[in-house]
Amino acid sequence: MTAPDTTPGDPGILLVLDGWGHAPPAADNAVDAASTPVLDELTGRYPSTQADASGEAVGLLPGTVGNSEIGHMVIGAGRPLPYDSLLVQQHIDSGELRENPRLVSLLDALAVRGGALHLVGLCSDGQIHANVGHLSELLAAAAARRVPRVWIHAITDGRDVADGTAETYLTQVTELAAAAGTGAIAGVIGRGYAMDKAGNLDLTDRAVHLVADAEGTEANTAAEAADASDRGDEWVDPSVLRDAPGARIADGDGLVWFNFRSDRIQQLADRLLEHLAATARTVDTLSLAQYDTRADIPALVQRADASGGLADELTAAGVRSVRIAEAEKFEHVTYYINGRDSTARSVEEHVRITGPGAPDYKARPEMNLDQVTDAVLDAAARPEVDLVIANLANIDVVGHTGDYAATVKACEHTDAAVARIATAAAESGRWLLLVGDHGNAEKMTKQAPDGTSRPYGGHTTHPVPLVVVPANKEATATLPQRATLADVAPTVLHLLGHKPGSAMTGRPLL
Ligand SMILES: O=C(O)[C@@H](CO)OP(=O)(O)O
Ligand SMILES: [Mn+2]
Ligand SMILES: [Mn+2]
Repeated sequence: MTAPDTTPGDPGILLVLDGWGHAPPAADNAVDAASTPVLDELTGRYPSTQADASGEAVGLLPGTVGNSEIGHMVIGAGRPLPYDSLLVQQHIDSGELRENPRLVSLLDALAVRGGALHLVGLCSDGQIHANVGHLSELLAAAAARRVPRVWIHAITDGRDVADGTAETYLTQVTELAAAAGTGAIAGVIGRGYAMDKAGNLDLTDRAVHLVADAEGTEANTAAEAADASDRGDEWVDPSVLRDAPGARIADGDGLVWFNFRSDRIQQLADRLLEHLAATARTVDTLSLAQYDTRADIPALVQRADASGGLADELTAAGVRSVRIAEAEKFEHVTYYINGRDSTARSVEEHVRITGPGAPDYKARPEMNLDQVTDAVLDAAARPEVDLVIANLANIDVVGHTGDYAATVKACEHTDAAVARIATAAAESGRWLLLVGDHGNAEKMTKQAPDGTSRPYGGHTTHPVPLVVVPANKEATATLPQRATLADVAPTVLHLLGHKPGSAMTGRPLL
């Protein structure tokens, strides 16, 4: 590493390109296939490296794909944070989960009063929102405590794993239940309904009525229900199984949510609990990890402390930041990057860009990027703003459609936005740090459990590009060959003229 020749103490722009991963050229690499002259030039001409954004480097289990929540949390924290999926697994491995006093007391109470246990969650091993292995542990605990009936309300995935795999995972759930000696699938529904996070309550209510009231299309088997979807695994219609009579939630039953990530399950959790209360059903409820619900749902595994990150350092130093993203990624640049802390901070402004409703991302790979870019330019033009933090969502959000051609276009729109932002940075004397939060679009196929290669819109374990365009355009510093997302906050603080926070273990890269 040569001596840095940037002058610390300049205002800047931190731009997170969501889902921007790095992989060698390949037939399924949409990032490489896209024409991105500006990103290519910035990466080639200015200090750049690759940052680890998956597995242990960010606080996930080894080999686990990155995700937006842990990605933005580590970008903000400046240190890896043991993520909820890792903490849950540790509690399982140590036997603590099965002996958790909250779980034991719920299961024992159900055994005494003859109530049923309802387990609700995403059934795949995508490890972004849930892991079906965690369900297995809950089933074993219920069997050990002799809960008389256990119903599994299965949410199908097709987003964190290849589409078309729901049947395989539902079969696995049935096998896990058989191995545990308890549990049967009561109903099946796609995550598009059950895990809406955009406030589309008509979608959520389909899931509420399936889980609470056993209302849905009748199917003979879970596999038949999944197979009937003509919109893929994400949109399996609410289906009740014929051999699951009495699977509705009754007064005195128990309910355990087994997603470990909150953002896409909390809307359903709140809505379902409100519906149960409105229909005079008292149901003891627990969640595997902590949720950001309106209702206070006791969690089996507590979150790691994420304080002492960028937001705390910026607040202490009186550094003014503007946070900008479109709705899909708004909490990422506010709540997640601030360490899942929703404290209002007077030195922060939040700009949430919304566009036309019911977006079809394949047809509109540009999303609302123009408005996001306009907002970044507005903020960059204000001298009192020290730091602009923005998320460009397209590469990830369009990547999730699994549509290669649309994802190539999303990368190209992103390149055009970066061009405008880089020009504005230069004009306003700002440095510009570009980084991905996890991989996605650089790998658009995946091997399914049956061995076939399928279109894949999910995340990857690849590193992400990290580029620093210094405020001084002639700077020639080189970055270490490899970095991690934990280095982003110390580097941002350094560029702003501040020391890394004492809780940060990442290092300034120049
Ligand atoms: O859309 C989501 O919920 C996940 C994928 O399941 O993506 P991200 O981590 O980028 O939010
Ligand atoms: Mn992301
Ligand atoms: Mn994503």
